[in-house]
Amino acid sequence: MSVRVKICGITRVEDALVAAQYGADAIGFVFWRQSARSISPAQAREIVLRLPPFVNVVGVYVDPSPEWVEETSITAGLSLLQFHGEETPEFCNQFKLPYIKALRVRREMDLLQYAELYQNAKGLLLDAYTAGMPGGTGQVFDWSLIPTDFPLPLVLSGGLNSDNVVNAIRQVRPWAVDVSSGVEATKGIKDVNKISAFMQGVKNCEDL
Ligand SMILES: O=C(O)c1ccccc1NCC(=O)[C@H](O)[C@H](O)COP(=O)(O)O
Repeated sequence: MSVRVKICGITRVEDALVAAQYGADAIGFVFWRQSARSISPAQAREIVLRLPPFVNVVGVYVDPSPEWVEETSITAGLSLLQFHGEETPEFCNQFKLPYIKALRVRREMDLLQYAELYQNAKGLLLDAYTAGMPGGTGQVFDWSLIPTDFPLPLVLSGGLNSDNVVNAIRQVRPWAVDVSSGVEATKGIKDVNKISAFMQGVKNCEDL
């Protein structure tokens, strides 16, 4: 089965079009103002208007206000929400749009307990833990900490790139992979060759 791909931290229309052209299933916009990849709802809308059909558009948040989630989702025309902060299940469940919950994996965490807690999520995104940085760090975590037979669709992220994505898929067998730093020239600016190599790596896993 093919592994889905989300390319996160899109800030430019040309990068969104390259992501779509190489077969990404989703692009992500970071609606967290402290991020170097932050984008305004109006800029995101301009990009979405230029996208071909059948590419999911995901809004990425860190402890947002409900009003910010509503405003960004409507303006940008999002299909999915992705929460990277300390949002509770009750907070995440209040919106009409489905969500995925991002968790920054640490050895002492019981990931199965989190899966139970966020059972209404469309999936859990597992990312690396770096103190004070809620996401997009380019750091890899120890994939052996992920339980086998994970009960929710698992989105693997954290420091993925064209060199490690095949091993990541072989070892973890995720539903999807999520990449930002690994396909960038600089923060927020994607690199077409890195996107192409990453997508090829994922395609090479189709028969695994
Ligand atoms: O990209 C950011 O700056 C960011 C900031 C705060 C929360 C989430 C953020 N990004 C989310 C992602 O890009 C991915 O879901 C994930 O963290 C993978 O990032 P990377 O390790 O850079 O591939």
